[in-house]
Amino acid sequence: MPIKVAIFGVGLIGGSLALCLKGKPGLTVVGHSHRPESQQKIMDRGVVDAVTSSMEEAACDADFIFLCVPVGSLEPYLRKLSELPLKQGCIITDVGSTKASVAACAAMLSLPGVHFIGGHPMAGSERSGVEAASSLLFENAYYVLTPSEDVPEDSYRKLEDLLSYTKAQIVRVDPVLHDEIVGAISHLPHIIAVALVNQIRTYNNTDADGLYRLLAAGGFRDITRIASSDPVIWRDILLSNRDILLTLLKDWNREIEGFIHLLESRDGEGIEAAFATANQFRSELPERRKGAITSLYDIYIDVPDHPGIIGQIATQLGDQHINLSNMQIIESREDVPGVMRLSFRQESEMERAKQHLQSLNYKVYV
Ligand SMILES: NC(=O)C1=CN([C@@H]2O[C@H](COP(=O)(O)OP(=O)(O)OC[C@H]3O[C@@H](n4cnc5c(N)ncnc54)[C@H](O)[C@@H]3O)[C@@H](O)[C@H]2O)C=CC1
Ligand SMILES: O=C(O)C(=O)Cc1ccc(O)cc1
Repeated sequence: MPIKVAIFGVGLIGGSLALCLKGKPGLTVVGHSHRPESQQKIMDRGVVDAVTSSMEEAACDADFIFLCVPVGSLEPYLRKLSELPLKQGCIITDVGSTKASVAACAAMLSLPGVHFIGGHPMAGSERSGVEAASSLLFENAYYVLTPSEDVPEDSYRKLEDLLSYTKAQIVRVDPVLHDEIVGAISHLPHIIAVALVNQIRTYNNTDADGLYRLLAAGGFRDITRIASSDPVIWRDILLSNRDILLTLLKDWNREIEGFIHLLESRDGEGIEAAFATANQFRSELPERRKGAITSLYDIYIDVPDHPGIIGQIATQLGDQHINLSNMQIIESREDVPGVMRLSFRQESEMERAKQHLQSLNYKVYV
């Protein structure tokens, strides 16, 4: 009998998990879509072996059930599953960005012979939908699991074994501690990015004839990438982690008040100390690229600044089927050679681009 994996919500994360598992020996991957009109799109993308909009059909004989829906939908899905005759030994897991509320819900439900193990692959992007799914998304990323004490070790190991196909590194964490840490390093930065973009948007609209938007190209755009994340996904994450985020935001206010005070009192030494302390702690962060917020892989090339150069390079990479995430010319004036930055989501694509551009005699810097 093949091992059946059911994936509820075949979007960015569900689709990426499906791509990691589909075609592996002895595995069948079935997708569940709550919108029947999405089924064709999911099949066309080839991420699952079969797709259905019937919960029973997807879940009833599954060995593993992955809930890959927005955080606010996890509890309704868990409740519905608890009313179905699931296979004995079935493991239900989820990929939600918060872990305490779903763990509490699972603990309240009666799931005889079935085990719930919360999960959170700490990799993703600001994009959403099955169109953005990739089999490489979780490679070298951390994948948090939050089993309660009554989950048998054997069930935990089975899930860990299955997840080895993602090539992620599994880390076991308490659900509340998870929400505190991920609140600080992922949810708070998303709020700050959105608030910052909206602040600049207001100035742009009222004051300067669109100049803010023009000059915010480049670095500002990069550091606020996560402000383009899906509104529904993030509404659910923030509401689910509300209490922790309220504490974090109060701490954030205190940090900002500190800067207001430094400026009001013209405290140059204090400003230097703030930058030096941040620099020191930041230099101790691991170099590893895949953390709670995904970094892009960048290369730089020298380019003559002539019209059409961006299109030319994009075409040269496109011809090789190399997916470019972003490109930007830095510090260039007319008729002066510039430096172009090319960003990729995968290290392998960056390497291929580097080799191809070198073969076309571009000078490439990593
Ligand atoms: N986006 C990211 O980078 C990451 C997201 N997550 C978590 O993964 C889960 C899925 O997120 P994504 O794959 O990014 O989202 P997505 O929007 O790409 O996919 C969500 C899927 O759930 C389905 N769905 C089912 N019931 C729904 C409902 N009531 N409302 C809306 N959609 C419904 C959608 O049709 C879609 O296929 C979320 O719980 C999120 O917190 C975890 C790690 C990273
Ligand atoms: O866009 C990014 O870099 C992200 O921050 C992706 C992300 C979103 C939600 C998560 O729970 C984990 C990772």
